[in-house]
Amino acid sequence: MKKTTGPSLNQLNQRKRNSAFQDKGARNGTGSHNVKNHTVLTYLKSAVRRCVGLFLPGKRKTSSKVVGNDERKNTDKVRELSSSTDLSSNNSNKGSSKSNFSHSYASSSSSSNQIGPGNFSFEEIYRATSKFSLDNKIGEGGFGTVYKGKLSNGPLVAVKRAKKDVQNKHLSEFKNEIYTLSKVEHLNLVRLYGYLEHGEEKIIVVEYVNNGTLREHLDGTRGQGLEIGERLDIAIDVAHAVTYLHMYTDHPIIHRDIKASNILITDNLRAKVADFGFARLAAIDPSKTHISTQVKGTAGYVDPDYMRTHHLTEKSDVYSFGVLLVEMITGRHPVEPQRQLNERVTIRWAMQMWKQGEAVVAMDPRLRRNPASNKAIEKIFRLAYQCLAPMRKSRPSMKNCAEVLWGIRKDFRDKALTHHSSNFPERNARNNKHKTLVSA
Ligand SMILES: Nc1ncnc2c1ncn2[C@@H]1O[C@H](COP(=O)(O)OP(=O)(O)OP(=O)(O)O)[C@@H](O)[C@H]1O
Repeated sequence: MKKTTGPSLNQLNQRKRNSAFQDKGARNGTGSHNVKNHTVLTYLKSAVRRCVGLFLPGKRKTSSKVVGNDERKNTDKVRELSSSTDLSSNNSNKGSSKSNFSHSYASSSSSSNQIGPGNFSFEEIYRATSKFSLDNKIGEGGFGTVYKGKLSNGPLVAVKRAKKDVQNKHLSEFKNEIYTLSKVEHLNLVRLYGYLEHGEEKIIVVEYVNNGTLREHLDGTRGQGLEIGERLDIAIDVAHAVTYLHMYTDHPIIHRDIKASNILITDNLRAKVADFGFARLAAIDPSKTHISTQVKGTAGYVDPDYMRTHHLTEKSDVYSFGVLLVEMITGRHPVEPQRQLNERVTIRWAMQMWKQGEAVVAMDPRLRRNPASNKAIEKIFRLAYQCLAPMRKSRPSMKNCAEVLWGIRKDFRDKALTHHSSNFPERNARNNKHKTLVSA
């Protein structure tokens, strides 16, 4: 079990100083802006202006291009890189059929393939997913179908292939978002390797995470069920990841769609947060879970203050995190339409239980009840209550949430140890004897 889940504040500050974004901001005279009042939209608009040279649809006669970590390494040379990642200039895409990728693949040579994160061709992805075979399909979301793939000399990847209706709107904005997001690196964030266009195909390539989503673990369709200590670790990982996004540059990156199905779980039951910054794109999909007005997000998780004001801040993520905490304690989905009326909206029901001093009633029936976990649950509810404050200014920061959760985890471990010792005196005596022998 890993102990260190995120960078220290110093490291964060160092990264902030080093970030290419800030370099560019400095060049543009925007690096020192106080952006507390900026919305992500403002930020994106300025990003579009800054990066406009990178992606000018229609200016280049290309059918395939990559946006990813290559640019990250050479932000001062974005224009050169833009053309160097234009794979059509020296590969097969010349003459390929735009509407039939299997034809284009067949007619392609792969002479220009440069394997590695952020620099891959459509052919490489096509091969990596065994021609987008059903055997490699791992999921379906608002953006499109997700496939597992293995780059020939690179890592396992998840390949997100856009549905047709994600093709047009907001594309230049999206590309700029991708450009920014591909620079973000944190242990608890799913790494974005890059973005690829090939004819009508739009493909996002991200780090593959092996052990399903948090939602699947809570539903019991994956794994052995999560203990309270494991849930606390996951909540802390998420809090670290989102704190990092919020503090990444002077312009915070707001996740916009924190939910249990966007938390991916590793083999050792730690969390990696996926899909940061994508909510706008996914919201193009008219699926029921998305609100297709100006307000983006997933039903049940969206900050009411944001819905009212359309003003997006980091505190909207804090609200969604509050919903997530309740989801993790109760095991329930945010909205459960089949339940009786007073239990349908989980946060409302669970918070009411907690206020009445009956937090244990709202606790996931699969969690073991004992003094240590009951106490931890109560404290998590208290934090969730603060995150769910109707007015954003009353909510804690994400960094503060992480600190509170650390404290809860520490107390839980201490109490669990005492409880364990007093319930198993013989085993405890045996362990102590063993310790004495070892130290002797
Ligand atoms: N990086 C990844 N590694 C492994 N599996 C993934 C990865 N990303 C997505 N998946 C799988 O694909 C499914 C669909 O993911 P996707 O992000 O497209 O949609 P979603 O987050 O479930 O829903 P929505 O798009 O509505 O927010 C996930 O539920 C998960 O099972």
